[in-house]
Amino acid sequence: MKIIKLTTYRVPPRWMLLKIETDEGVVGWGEPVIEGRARTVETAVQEMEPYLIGQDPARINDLWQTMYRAGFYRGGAILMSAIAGIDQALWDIKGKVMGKPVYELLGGLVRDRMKMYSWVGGDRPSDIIDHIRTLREGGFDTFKMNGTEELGMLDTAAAVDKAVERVAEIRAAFGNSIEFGLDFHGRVAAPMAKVLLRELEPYRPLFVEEPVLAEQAEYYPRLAETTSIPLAAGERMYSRFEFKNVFHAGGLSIVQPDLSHAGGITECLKIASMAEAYDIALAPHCPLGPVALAACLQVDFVSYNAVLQEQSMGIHYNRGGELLDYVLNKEDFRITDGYMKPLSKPGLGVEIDEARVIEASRNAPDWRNPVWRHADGSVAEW
Ligand SMILES: O=C(O)[C@H](O)[C@@H](O)[C@@H](O)[C@H](O)CO
Ligand SMILES: [Mg+2]
Repeated sequence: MKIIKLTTYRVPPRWMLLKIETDEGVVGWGEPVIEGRARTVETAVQEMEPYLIGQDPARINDLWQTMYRAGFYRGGAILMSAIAGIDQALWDIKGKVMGKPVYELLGGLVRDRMKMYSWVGGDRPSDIIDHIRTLREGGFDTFKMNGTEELGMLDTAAAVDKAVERVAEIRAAFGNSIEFGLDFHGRVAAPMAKVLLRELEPYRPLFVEEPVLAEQAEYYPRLAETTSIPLAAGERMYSRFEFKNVFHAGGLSIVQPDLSHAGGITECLKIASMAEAYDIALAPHCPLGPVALAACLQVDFVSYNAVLQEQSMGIHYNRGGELLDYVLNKEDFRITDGYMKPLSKPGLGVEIDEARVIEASRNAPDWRNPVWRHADGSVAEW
């Protein structure tokens, strides 16, 4: 079997799907994308084509290493997202050829169902209580929200209190009948992270995500010494070589690689195994589309340390497109009592509605995250 064609489809709300065709008619789908940089990743995928056309899609490891090493320069959000989507599609092809879901090719199920969580609130978390109530009726009991608005490198007690009060309201409304993670989203600089963590301690969030920016990872062990709140990160780290340094330095309790940013299934399986050796839990990041989620779930169901899975149904980013819009086997993505079952159809387990994808790609928006500014006019971390 040989790879004969790669086609990318940028689709609403902000995703990109990749179709890899073979000379024997087997097709694989991937989701190579960086939110807000879809066109850049699209070009990176196109630049990877010479390594792939005419090659045997079964040789995923060799193709992965070639895409990673042959161009001399390596790593980073764009190249690793391009490799990620291609890798996903190659695993999809392999599973379809062998008539098995990817998790069967990786040693079979380690669990029978996977715990899912849902975003609540938006960029500026508000009306969270009602949103949680609604989602609880749908079976969720675990949530994630932005932990704060934009925050200055040194900010006021009032700003800290505003963030903490929201969390206090949630605990007052729901007690410990729910769990929630707080995503600092990189908005909190090192001087404020310790302050905010201390004030949040009494409310026992399930985790705090990206407590500081990924480029400040050396603070993870220092912050972990000051709090019992589990610290989580990973969506802005792109290879096992980056994760290696963070695991070795310590401080992370939960690692959140993104299956569409960190090299795909092949790379994230290695990251998951490395994390397990350090007793670090796995909670793949996935605010993206159905192929990205399917790839996450294939890794979750073979990774002992997988504890939570993000999914984007109802997320505040999904304007103009929802997770299941491009999926034919929607029923397989049902979340019951906050859990998903394994996707057991061959390959990644997602059947793409290609006609819908092609139609939606005709006028895909170029999504961009907003540019926030502090009161003094300087750019703020969004
Ligand atoms: O945890 C999450 O889902 C992420 O922080 C998410 O909010 C961002 O990755 C966003 O998709 C960037 O455009
Ligand atoms: Mg996040």
